[in-house]
Amino acid sequence: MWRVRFRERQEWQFFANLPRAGRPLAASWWALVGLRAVLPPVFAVTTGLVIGAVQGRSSTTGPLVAMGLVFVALQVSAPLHQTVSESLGHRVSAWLYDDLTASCVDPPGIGHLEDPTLAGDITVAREFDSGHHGPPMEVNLPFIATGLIDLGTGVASAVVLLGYAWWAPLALVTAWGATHWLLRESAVWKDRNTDVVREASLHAEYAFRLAVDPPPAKELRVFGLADWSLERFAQRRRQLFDLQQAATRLRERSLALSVVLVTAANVGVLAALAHDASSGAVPLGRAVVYAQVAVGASLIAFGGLNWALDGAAAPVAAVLRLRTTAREAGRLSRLGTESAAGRPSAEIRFRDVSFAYPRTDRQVLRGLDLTIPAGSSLAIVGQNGAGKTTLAKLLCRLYDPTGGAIEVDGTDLRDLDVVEWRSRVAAVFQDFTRFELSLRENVAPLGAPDDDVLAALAAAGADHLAPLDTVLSTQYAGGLDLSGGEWQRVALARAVCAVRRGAGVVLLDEPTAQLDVRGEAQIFRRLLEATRGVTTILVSHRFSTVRHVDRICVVEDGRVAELGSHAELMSLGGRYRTMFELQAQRFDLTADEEGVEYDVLR
Ligand SMILES: Nc1ncnc2c1ncn2[C@@H]1O[C@H](COP(=O)(O)OP(=O)(O)OP(=O)(O)O)[C@@H](O)[C@H]1O
Repeated sequence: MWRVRFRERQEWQFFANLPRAGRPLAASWWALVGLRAVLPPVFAVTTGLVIGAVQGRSSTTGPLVAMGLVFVALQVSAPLHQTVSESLGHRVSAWLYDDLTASCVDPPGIGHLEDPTLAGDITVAREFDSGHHGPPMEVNLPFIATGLIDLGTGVASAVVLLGYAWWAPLALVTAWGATHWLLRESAVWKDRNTDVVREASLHAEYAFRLAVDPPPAKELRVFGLADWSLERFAQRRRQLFDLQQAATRLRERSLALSVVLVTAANVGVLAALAHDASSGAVPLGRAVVYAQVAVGASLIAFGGLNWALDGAAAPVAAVLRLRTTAREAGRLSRLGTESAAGRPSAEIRFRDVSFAYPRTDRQVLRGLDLTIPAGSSLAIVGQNGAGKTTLAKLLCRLYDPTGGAIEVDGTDLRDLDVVEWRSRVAAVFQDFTRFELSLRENVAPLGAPDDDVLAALAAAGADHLAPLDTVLSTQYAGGLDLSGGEWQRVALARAVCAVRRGAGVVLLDEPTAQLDVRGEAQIFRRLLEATRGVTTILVSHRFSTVRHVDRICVVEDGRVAELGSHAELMSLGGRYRTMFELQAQRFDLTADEEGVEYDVLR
């Protein structure tokens, strides 16, 4: 039982995981801790030997040489250990980053990344590096080393003191050891894992990112938010410090009791030693050694080790904890094994699908039924928040439905191999990713022949943007940034390229929202051509594009309210027609010199 509890302690987890940063380095670090811990009492003993030799008029050469050697070892080992500690700290940070990154990317779902509690946990776990309320790992490890050396020196001194009397080290070790127990709460921030701390960390981190990341830089300046973000960052950090201080404040009673215990033990031992030395019961050389080690035993006291260890061990424990919690929150109900190759060949069917996001009560979808014939195109329209993007996420299996099922050719999507299924799907989400990579990698992140990349760029009207090797970010040498519409074309090219490489389903969530009207009409026509024969699902508020697809589905109250072709829904005279006409009132249909029709504002 106690073993389990001990292993669960964050300090144990910290030390047990140190070798992961590099076995030889961790072993050297421990060896130097041991060496530096015993050197001071050994030095005290050699001092005693020198005094004894002088007093006894025997040769002082041997004791002096020994003393010199110990002194040199003391001097050399300190800077060496500092370097080893820093380097170990860097490596520990590196594996913590690896672990944290793996915890975030390994789960097949995305629930863990959209969960507010876990988002806070991830920020707290990153404390080992961000150091918002404590030093980072490479600074903390030398502190921990010094603390351990002090503790070891204290114990070794107590062992030497056994030569004087058994009760002396017992009294000192008990008194100094009791300070750990009495003052412990002032070092350990027990309630660090609370909502308040999580929230303050999250806000501090966000305010920091607002200040340093390029995307918010425009609004920050235009809306005069620079001072606001700085103040917010400082205020949240202050709040974290205050929370830490309040939780780890020294309590007067514990402090007073520690002082009484320590004073009584030291006075007792030193007075007895002084008496024995003056009476001649203990020779001078030995008395000097015992006095030194009695003082040395004080290094056992509660101190820097406790503070540094808590600061380093808490984020390590948080990172280790996230392995489980993130895996659980990002879990899918099951990982299917059936092949997804060639699917869908007949249809995709949403059968009575319901869905609520984790930790929320609101049913975004409630008993939605929808069949999409393979190879056809379907547009999903509906008001903001109707659940259109959620449908797309479910189809990509980023979440599983909470009720009902999505079937592909009659097989539950949950039974299909998830990785294989995703390789069948190409998606451009509303908030698509702008990879800080080359244009080529943006179009084909996993690689593709240049012919495919160029053809995809041409289909998306993005073949003129830049040479394929250009990095799409001005933060890199020779890099280039694109306009919103140009980025959208690149994202569309990514989907087209995936289709050329074998994807059978294309999901386009507001794919043309940032394109100018002429570009939208042209690109959408080319896109439909490039994805002909592929099941295409388009989410859009732009009815000028929506009307070109085979069928349109209106989602309302978590269900399909209307389904049919543009002509069918117009003659139905329901929701779709109202929405279409509302938008059409504001536009005129125009054709350009190539005969491409597009809307212009009246
Ligand atoms: N990760 C999430 N956690 C909790 N609720 C969410 C999450 N994502 C979306 N929602 C909620 O689910 C509902 C549907 O969102 P969804 O993004 O699917 O709407 P949408 O129809 O695509 O809207 P829009 O037209 O504005 O893009 C909204 O009420 C939204 O607040």
